Amino acid sequence: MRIVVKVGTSTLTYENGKLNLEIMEKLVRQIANLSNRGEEIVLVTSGAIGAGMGKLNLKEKPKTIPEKQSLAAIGQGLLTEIYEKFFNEYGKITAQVLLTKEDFSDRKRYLNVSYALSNLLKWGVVPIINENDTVAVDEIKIGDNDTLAALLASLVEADLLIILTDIDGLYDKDPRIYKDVKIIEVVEEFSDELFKIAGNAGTKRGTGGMYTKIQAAKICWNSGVKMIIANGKIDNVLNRIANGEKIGTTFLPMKKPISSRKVWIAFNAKVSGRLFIDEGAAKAIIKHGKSLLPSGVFKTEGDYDVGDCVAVVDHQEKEIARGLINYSSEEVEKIKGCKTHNIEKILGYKYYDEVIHRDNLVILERGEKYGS
Ligand SMILES: Nc1ncnc2c1ncn2[C@@H]1O[C@H](COP(=O)(O)OP(=O)(O)O)[C@@H](O)[C@H]1O
Ligand SMILES: N[C@@H](CCC(=O)OP(=O)(O)O)C(=O)O
Repeated sequence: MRIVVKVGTSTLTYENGKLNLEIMEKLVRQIANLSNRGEEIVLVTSGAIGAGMGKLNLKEKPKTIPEKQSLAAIGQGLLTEIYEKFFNEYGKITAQVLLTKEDFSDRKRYLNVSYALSNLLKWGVVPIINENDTVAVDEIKIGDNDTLAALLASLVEADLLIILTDIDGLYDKDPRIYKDVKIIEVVEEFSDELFKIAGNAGTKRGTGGMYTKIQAAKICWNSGVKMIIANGKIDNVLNRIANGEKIGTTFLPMKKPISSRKVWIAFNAKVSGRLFIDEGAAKAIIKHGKSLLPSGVFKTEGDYDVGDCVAVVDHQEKEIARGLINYSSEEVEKIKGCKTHNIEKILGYKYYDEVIHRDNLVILERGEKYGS
């Protein structure tokens, strides 16, 4: 099995921000053990900013970006050093890989990351991955390691993503607000409704809370990767999950996952603009699997070129699909709402009948609203 394990700051650090060495050592021991028995493990670890805070004895996460960047630079070194020390004790070689959003959105870089990781896994090395927080700001930032871990799980075609956090799994309501909460043991069909029950981070040290874990589940569901959210403090949690024990919340993958190229379009490519489409067009692409024609587009937003990735939104501004577009934003502005046979009359040329061909279109919303 190829398993991506993600460990959050709330699990890795104490409330005072210092690293919880006991937990780190236990997790390393389990990962080394799983690697010894032949599983391929990629570790995605948070905690750089947390460890930086601990080192400087800061009680609160600073608000400014340069301060957070600096803390990540201080903490990442410490984090790597400690992981390496523990993995060395169990005879495992580690490799540090720090990534930004551009390593996923640029197709060449994406493939390069994938080649490097495959090779490290082939050599039996444990890649230890985090976002490169010191350089990743605003547009080039993924922003949370749940999403980063899911993108990686999809990139390395993992069988399983285990997200270790400070709570037993996904509850049907935010447990900090409600008392009568129940744990959800299995999610068989992913639905955007799950976002409604997901609250934000549990501690001042965490980022994104359950919301980003649901985002991760959406990527995994589409990519054919099983995902489990479990409490990192449970004894022997990784070995037990790998042995098939049911712990935490399991998100099963889609039965017919989308191709890796479409996963890249849907979740990795940079979105350069938005196309607003009417209800008829939404139904045609979602229910009938059709390409998107100019007649269904009533508004365009953003500055994009041929081949760029755009978000397709319905009349209620809900994003329902993403795709690689056949015309530039200037051209779409002119041909929106027109019949295919008029494209040439309007532009003086015609590249394609479709604005987005269905082979380059990924449906993200399969709501009942559109009959699917
Ligand atoms: N529906 C929910 N079920 C479980 N936990 C939730 C839910 N909504 C919000 N949370 C919060 O999400 C927190 C976990 O996310 P976070 O603090 O970001 O941890 P990590 O650092 O592990 O990513 C939990 O401690 C919990 O307080
Ligand atoms: N990359 C950041 C962590 C970002 C993050 O998603 O944190 P968490 O919610 O604790 O998994 C760091 O190393 O501090």
